[in-house]
Amino acid sequence: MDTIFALATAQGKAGVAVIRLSGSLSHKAAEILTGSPVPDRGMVLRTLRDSKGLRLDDGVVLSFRGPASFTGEDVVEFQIHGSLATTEAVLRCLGQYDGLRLAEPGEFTRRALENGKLDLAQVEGLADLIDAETEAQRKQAQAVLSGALGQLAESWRRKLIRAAALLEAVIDFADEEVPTDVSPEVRDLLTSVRGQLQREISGVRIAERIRTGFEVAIIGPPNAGKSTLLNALAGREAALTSEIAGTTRDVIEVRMDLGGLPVTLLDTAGLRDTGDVVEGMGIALARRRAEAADLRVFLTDDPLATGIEIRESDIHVLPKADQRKTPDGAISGVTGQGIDQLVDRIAAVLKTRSASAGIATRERHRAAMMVASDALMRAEGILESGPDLYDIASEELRTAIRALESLVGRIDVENLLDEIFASFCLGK
Ligand SMILES: Nc1nc2c(ncn2[C@@H]2O[C@H](COP(=O)(O)OP(=O)(O)OP(=O)(O)O)[C@@H](O)[C@H]2O)c(=O)[nH]1
Ligand SMILES: [K+]
Ligand SMILES: [Mg+2]
Repeated sequence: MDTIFALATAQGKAGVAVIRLSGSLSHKAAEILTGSPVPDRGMVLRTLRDSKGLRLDDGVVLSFRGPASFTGEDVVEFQIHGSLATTEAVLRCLGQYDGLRLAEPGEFTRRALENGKLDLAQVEGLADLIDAETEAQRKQAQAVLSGALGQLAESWRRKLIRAAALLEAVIDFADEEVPTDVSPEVRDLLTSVRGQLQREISGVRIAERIRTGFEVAIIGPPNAGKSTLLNALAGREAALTSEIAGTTRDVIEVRMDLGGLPVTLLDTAGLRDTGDVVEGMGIALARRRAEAADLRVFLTDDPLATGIEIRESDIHVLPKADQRKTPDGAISGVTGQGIDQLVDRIAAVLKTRSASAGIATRERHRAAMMVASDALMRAEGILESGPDLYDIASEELRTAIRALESLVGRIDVENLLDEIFASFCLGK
């Protein structure tokens, strides 16, 4: 397999840049580049030179021997000065060595997966961690990266393998007297796994929101001050405002960190009846986006008049607090009145919802868990019909086990059969 290399830090100007190599030629390449052998593992300060002996940079060389490395292969990292010219020069020089090539996107992680350093869910967790912008995203990604989902799937899998082994034993004794009725234990195992699956399945939607962001739509009649509010929340002039009703037409999106949660705020067209075709298009769009949003902030004296169905967790605030005799429950994007409280309310609603997130974070996870859960439900039904149909129930268990294995990218059926036979003795 080729030895690969790439800039591991972001492109651009920085104090330090890291160039990483992975593969059997890593240490050799470091030796050529620095003029003397580098240790198997450890850290040395060296001068890097090109093929003509001209100095490229001074840098720290970190070395790892596989399998104790990120990719599981031999790995070397150069910490050099983080200028475009320096990193380019070193990358160019590495590209001239036979057997070395520039890594494709994600190729280091791919090798880590292939070498069993990370499971598929951990790879997803790593991708999320690199994308994380808020505290909630960081924590969630860390949980997935730590392998929590893989461990949970493994605990389910063990229980199902135990259940399958119990059924297999009965099937094998088919012509003889079966010593014990295994169905209560099998049923307990299936019910317990299915309950936990259901809990994780129901948490995926929220976990996905934490990953990709909650949508919070600001809605109300024209001139309520929606765009002014958006700008106040964003801390910049993201949307045009004016005293002319019908200023906003397109949906304006602003991403922000609200109490550690990622939120996309939506400013929308003022809702009213209009003869203006383009404004009408804006209003239709506003309604659609408000329907789909996770949370709506009604900025209006009369939420019912918007024609949008109010949900329990929606927030209602009155416009233009500064122009009211009794500003209770009102906000003002102009004076800032009530804005902090509004932010707190939005954050509180989203935090409460976030609490139901589990450790499965993606549609892929949900789909695999659904397959497993459905198969278990069918198996439970089949069990009721007695030992004659245990082979069919056992087949459903295999379907569930395979689905759980796909969660972490391990779908080796041979291995599953080995384990079934290994636990065949039923503790006798
Ligand atoms: N006094 C006062 N004026 C406000 C407040 N918020 C907005 N305005 C003014 O009200 C007018 C309308 O504000 P916008 O933010 O454009 O209102 P909008 O709800 O986005 O209006 P459309 O986009 O047309 O639906 C502007 O002249 C703002 O300066 C407020 O809290 N107090
Ligand atoms: K306006
Ligand atoms: Mg507006």
